[in-house]
Amino acid sequence: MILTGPAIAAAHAAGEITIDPYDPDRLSPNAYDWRLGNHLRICDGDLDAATPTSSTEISIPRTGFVLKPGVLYLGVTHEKTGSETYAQLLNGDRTTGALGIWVHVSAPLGHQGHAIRWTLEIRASQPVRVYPGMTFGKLVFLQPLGAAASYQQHGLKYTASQGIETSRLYEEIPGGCRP
Ligand SMILES: O=c1ccn([C@H]2C[C@H](O)[C@@H](COP(=O)(O)OP(=O)(O)OP(=O)(O)O)O2)c(=O)[nH]1
Repeated sequence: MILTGPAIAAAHAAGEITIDPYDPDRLSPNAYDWRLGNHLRICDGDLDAATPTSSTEISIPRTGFVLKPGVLYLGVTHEKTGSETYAQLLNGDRTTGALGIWVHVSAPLGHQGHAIRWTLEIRASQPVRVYPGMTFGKLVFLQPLGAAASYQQHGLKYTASQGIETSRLYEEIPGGCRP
């Protein structure tokens, strides 16, 4: 089941949902409108799943930054979000979609027990200027079914994630590079 905007507000007030910073004006009937953070990591070389990704970090100027097609940008949400009670799905929205922006490549799920500023895997269909703090998509909260579970208890790859994180798949690939 998906939480309504009023249910997200009530769960936030009860401490069951973290959205930091929180602005009630960003609630919609079934979602919270999240924003793009201030930094991007530009990954413009070839990538190798068995090797840590090299990237260049930039601050997005107030005047904006033009995303280009064919480049992978790792971004970060302005908000730290999470919940021990609810799972999350982070996506773009109709408005960023109409600008030809993908806010992640194929990774919408936020596990219960994982309160973070999300890493975004951003792509652009054509050159498009983006701005720090702009509304970038919708975050929904889902009522899980089944026994209690938490990302923290499983010690998974991104447990200590504090912001933009490159892929850690190299840790799992035999013979892959380990830093
Ligand atoms: O685009 C995304 C998708 C997910 N996450 C966070 C939230 C989620 O709780 C965590 C793990 O996501 P997922 O399960 O998709 O990652 P994985 O690659 O399977 O790693 P793990 O084995 O640690 O689950 O990473 C992001 O920051 N950005």
